[in-house]
Amino acid sequence: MGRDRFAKQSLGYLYPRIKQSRILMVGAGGIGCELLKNLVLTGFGEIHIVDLDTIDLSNLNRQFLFRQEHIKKSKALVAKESAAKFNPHIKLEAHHANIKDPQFNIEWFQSFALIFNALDNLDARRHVNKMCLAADVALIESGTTGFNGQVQPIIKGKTECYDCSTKEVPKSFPVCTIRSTPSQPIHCIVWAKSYLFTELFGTSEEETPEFDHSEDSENAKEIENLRQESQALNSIRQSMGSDDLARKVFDKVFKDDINRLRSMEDMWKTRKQPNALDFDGVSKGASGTKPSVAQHDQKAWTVAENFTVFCDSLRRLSTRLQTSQARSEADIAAPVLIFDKDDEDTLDFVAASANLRSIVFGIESKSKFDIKQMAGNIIPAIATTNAITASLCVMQAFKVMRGDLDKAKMVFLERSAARVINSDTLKPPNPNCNVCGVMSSTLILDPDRATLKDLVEDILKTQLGYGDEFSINNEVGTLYDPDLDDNLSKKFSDLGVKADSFLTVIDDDEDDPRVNLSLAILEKTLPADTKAVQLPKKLDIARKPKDAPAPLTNGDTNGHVTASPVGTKRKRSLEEPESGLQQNNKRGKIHMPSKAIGFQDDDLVIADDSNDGAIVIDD
Ligand SMILES: Nc1ncnc2c1ncn2[C@@H]1O[C@H](COP(=O)(O)OP(=O)(O)OP(=O)(O)O)[C@@H](O)[C@H]1O
Ligand SMILES: [Zn+2]
Repeated sequence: MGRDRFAKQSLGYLYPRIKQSRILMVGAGGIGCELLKNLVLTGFGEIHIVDLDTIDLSNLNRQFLFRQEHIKKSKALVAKESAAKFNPHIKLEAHHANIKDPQFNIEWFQSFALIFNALDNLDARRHVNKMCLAADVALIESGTTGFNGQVQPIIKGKTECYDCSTKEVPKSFPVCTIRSTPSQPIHCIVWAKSYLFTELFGTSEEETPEFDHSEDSENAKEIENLRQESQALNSIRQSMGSDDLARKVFDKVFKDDINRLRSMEDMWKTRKQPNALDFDGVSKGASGTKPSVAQHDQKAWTVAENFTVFCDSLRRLSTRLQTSQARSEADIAAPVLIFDKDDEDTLDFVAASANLRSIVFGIESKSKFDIKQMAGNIIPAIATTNAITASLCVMQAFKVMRGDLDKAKMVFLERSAARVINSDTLKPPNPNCNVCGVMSSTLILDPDRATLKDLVEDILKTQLGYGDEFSINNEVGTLYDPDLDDNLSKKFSDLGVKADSFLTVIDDDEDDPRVNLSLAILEKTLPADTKAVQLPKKLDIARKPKDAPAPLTNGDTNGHVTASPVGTKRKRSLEEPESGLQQNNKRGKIHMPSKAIGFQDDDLVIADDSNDGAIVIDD
């Protein structure tokens, strides 16, 4: 019996197409391992896998393509090798790289019939979303958090894109709460992880997403004090490896800084004043305590135990930093340590420091186990959720490949609901989306000759009829607007505009502005007697809808998904207005052009093996 007998039976005419398809899977982690297994067993002809990471011990409980002996090896390569054994007829290609690398350009994205996202962060998801829109390739987006999962088919011009709706913003705290007035254990944990640890062992300029700077201007004086405090702490780094490092750090953060805070009387009118700790006093009390107490991770440690773990982990970390500094060559950047919940040294330090700070501020201490969960933002990843989500990805992919967009769904997996799997009709694009509510085109430019002026004058004003009020932007910032014309004579390369990057033209016409124009840069040497900047085809740019809701701003998130409540439509966040189009889209049939994915439309999937009867895939 052929290995593809059942796939043929259940997929019918789709099967030969699947067999010929070249597809891409981005991310080979929790969802990715399950998904790759499904894709290989389904019989997709050529599968490319991209993942930038290496395998960690903590991945093994659910990322079943990986084993103990694979730790530290590339996820993409090992996933390929393990999955290849399931079906030797499939061509698998692994890329141990970041999907944002320039080698993965629009042309490369265009070479796939379908793309699957199995990622864990917003930034990479947004990038793939944008590239798929530019390449006009369908994307199956997915994500899981604990028991919740979500699958979203995205087809340019037909459905919402990943950025059409706002994403949940992760918890962040005002700087002053973390640095001056903590009141909960999490404030002390964030302080230990994102401030103290980073100042001592990391790159102190690093911007941490856990800090909310929106209230900085109200507390300008205290922010300046805190800046000086950080600088002083940073200079203690010079004592790395010395015997009195623990005393120096301890005195600085648990005595001097606390005494400074205590002296700000206004701060404590409505709050409990903190109490500084004395190194010698605490040290005396801790004389009989052994560093092995760090292994007791289920109970909250005493002051003496926290002190002992603090000193011991500081010594371990400073030795590590010094060893890597000694090994690194002079001409490369100084090595740093990064907090990792699975790295005992970093976790011990953060746990003990956070608890000592809690003691100073009269806040409840936490066990190392609890701190690990809180510091690592851990929502346990559940293998079953990943497996079900990955299977839903493939089911949705079949519908997209068949052109059945009215049957394709946004699917939610949730534990609390009456039904474990709920679905929602795919919504049309949000006309105000900054990513897909735009006109897209390639912009061909000759890198040796093309200047910004060529784009502004020849293309935008002359060919496309733009008025004077518009701006040209890229990821870095604004290149041109009516008040910024210094760049006009510059070549694109001098402006840092690279091949395969994007420019966005925003029409600021007061009466009837055009939708944003997104231009993907294609560099090409053009004949000297032709224009140095060209559009590949004539563009007819639509005007912004007048009654459309206000533009959405997408907050920064970790990309985790929010599932819908029982039997209801997808949750909208408070700040997200309901799009007029969403209301119109009551199961309206959206016809999928076969062009978008390179397949023809058909309706039923019927097995062609008449001996064994037909199997119709349930919609
Ligand atoms: N820009 C990117 N390019 C390529 N791969 C990426 C990129 N960003 C994230 N990934 C990969 O996506 C995968 C997501 O998988 P998953 O959510 O299971 O995360 P994990 O790191 O394996 O697990 P955990 O975070 O729970 O320890 C990871 O393997 C990660 O390396
Ligand atoms: Zn969109």
